[in-house]
Amino acid sequence: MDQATADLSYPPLFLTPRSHLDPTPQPTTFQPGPTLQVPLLDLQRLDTDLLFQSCKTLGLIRLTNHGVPPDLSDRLFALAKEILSRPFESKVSELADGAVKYFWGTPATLNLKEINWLEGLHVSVPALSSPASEAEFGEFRNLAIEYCDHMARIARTLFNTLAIDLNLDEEHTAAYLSESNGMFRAYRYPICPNPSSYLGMEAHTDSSVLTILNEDDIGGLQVLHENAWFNIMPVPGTLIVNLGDLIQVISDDRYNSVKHRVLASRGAERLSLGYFVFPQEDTVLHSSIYNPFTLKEFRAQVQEDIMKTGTKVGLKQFKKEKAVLSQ
Ligand SMILES: O=C(O)CCC(=O)C(=O)O
Ligand SMILES: [Fe+2]
Repeated sequence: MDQATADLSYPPLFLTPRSHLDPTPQPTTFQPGPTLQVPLLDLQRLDTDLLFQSCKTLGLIRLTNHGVPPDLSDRLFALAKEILSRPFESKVSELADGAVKYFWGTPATLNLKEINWLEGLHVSVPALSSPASEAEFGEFRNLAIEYCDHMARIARTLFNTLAIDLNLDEEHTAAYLSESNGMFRAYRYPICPNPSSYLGMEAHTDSSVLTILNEDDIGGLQVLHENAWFNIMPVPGTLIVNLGDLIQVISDDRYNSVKHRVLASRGAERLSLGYFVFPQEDTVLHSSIYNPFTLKEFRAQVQEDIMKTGTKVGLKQFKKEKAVLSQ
């Protein structure tokens, strides 16, 4: 019996032979591509030219000297792994409607058409901070709050610097990034018996302003750059920051909300932690390329598109007509 078959913590579908899964499988066969060196930035001494340039060309940076205690990351990874290693049925029943929600097969609340070979814990930071969640999640809650405080600090530091390049005034610099509206996820990418037929997470752009990723040493993250997929190799102790759709809007498309995906794990499970930061739900985003919209409207559109098409359509839906016609 192989490891995947033996693991009672896996969603049952992830243990089923491929022939039982999907009557009309998509013939997605991809090979791991070449590797991309992500520009490395020291958060304590930000090279602003490199930062601005990377946001335009790649939409991705790697951070070192970010001030997150290694021990905090380690403990959070270990606890997320422990929780996700519990029996599938208990994850489903015990993490259904509290501040920490279990999901599998699709990243959290999105009902995608294709099975994504992943599972995880989804946490909205405001819910986590409510006193009601205290007793429920104990240690995980405390670690996640501490970790998200660091993520919020990093996001704010970066955004305040980017605001210079984006010519944002003080009011918009404050309003376009709301640290209190963060979202945190711990992902486990289970071993996939047929990794050339599935993705750990399908190709997408993030709906955030900024996303901060922390991964273990397994690898599998890829980004689309100049129409080709590149591997992003894990570098211990660093964080990856990718730009989301909303900063692309704020920047009038000068910045790139980078398309990325995660390969299905072959020999070993992969764990990662993702932190996503947004404006408040009702803050109106202005841009010369997109019609004004709020995060609430953007999310509603994403959900509607997924219902209709099975996948996220994203920013295209908000482009001003003129901009679409002139392309
Ligand atoms: O697990 C990863 O490295 C990427 C996760 C991701 O792209 C996301 O959560 O949007
Ligand atoms: Fe993502």
